[in-house]
Amino acid sequence: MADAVSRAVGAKPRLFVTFSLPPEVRAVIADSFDAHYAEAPGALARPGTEPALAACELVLVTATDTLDAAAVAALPASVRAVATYSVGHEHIDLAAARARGLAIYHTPDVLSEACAEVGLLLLLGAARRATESIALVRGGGWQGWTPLQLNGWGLTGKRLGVVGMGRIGREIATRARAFGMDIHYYNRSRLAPELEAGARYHASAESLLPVSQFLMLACPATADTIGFLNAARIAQLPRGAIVGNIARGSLVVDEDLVAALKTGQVAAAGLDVFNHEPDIHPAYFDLPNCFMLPHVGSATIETRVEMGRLVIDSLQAFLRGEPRGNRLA
Ligand SMILES: NC(=O)c1ccc[n+]([C@@H]2O[C@H](COP(=O)([O-])OP(=O)(O)OC[C@H]3O[C@@H](n4cnc5c(N)ncnc54)[C@H](O)[C@@H]3O)[C@@H](O)[C@H]2O)c1
Ligand SMILES: O=C(O)[C@H](O)COP(=O)(O)O
Repeated sequence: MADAVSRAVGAKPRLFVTFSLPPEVRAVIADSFDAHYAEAPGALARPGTEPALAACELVLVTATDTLDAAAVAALPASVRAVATYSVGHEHIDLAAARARGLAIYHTPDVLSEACAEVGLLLLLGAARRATESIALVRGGGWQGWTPLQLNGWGLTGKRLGVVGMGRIGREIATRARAFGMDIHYYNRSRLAPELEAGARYHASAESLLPVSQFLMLACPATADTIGFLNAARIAQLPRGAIVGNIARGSLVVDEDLVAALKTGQVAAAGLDVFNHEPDIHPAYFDLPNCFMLPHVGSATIETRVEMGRLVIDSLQAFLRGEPRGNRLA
């Protein structure tokens, strides 16, 4: 374990923050920490950052900061704990962090409901042709109501297949049930009956996909799931399926989804996350049946404040030497 930076008695612990935070969170941070805000993407790797970082024992990052093995190794010896303002942690090499004795925290649970709301927004926006509707109204081309105008597909009575029935997947299932959907899921392992809440478990993606009139991706990006939604799996969906991705862009092979949106194998897609954000695959922009949001799953004021509270609590617990459930390494 690296030595802590020396701290005068009574001095606040020093925290390096790579991004801007809501004012409510900044205020709470100011009560307990002496914070340095870099407020720019890629701050950890930027030349000139080193002196400020080397003065800190705690670091707060987001999912847009890469902490792979090389970046972990490059952290100044002063840094003892990192909290990520995200639940997803594929940007952090946990094994490298453990090997270096670096504590890592993330923000589970507090964002599940906000993300589930966006999950339903993705399904509704795709199924009810929101991209075309918004363009029609805003473009001034709307000529008034007709029976044939922009008819989409209802959620009621349809089967929803959830890939990854974790915290967010279960909140999506709860809301989709309220829309009259029949929930099926594929997960690494079967849930306990009380968590399943009547959803039907499938032991493989190959079993889930053929019944999924709607499909929601809600699992983490891992070596097993990157590229999950490829041409072969899309072909297993019922023709005209509707696909949502609330999880990570890397779960989808963009060229394959674009091809399926063109042929109608996938009738519509709702995407909150993308490969290579913010550089979205250009073909999506030509597809009126693609409903896109700019990674806003957890973007409510309440949730962002709660995420802030959780990272602060976590770092304070670290300093007190207390165990916490949201510690990853
Ligand atoms: N769009 C957004 O703004 C946003 C916000 C928060 C989280 N996310 C993403 O959502 C993901 C899920 O978050 P969560 O809190 O629900 O996580 P979670 O760990 O509670 O749930 C993930 C579920 O996926 C399952 N899973 C993992 N690997 C699998 C595999 N190979 N096959 C099938 N199932 C698998 C796990 O068993 C678990 O039940 C995060 O990892 C993150 O990438 C996106
Ligand atoms: O929406 C968010 O807050 C960002 O994606 C942070 O990462 P997450 O998606 O894992 O929470």
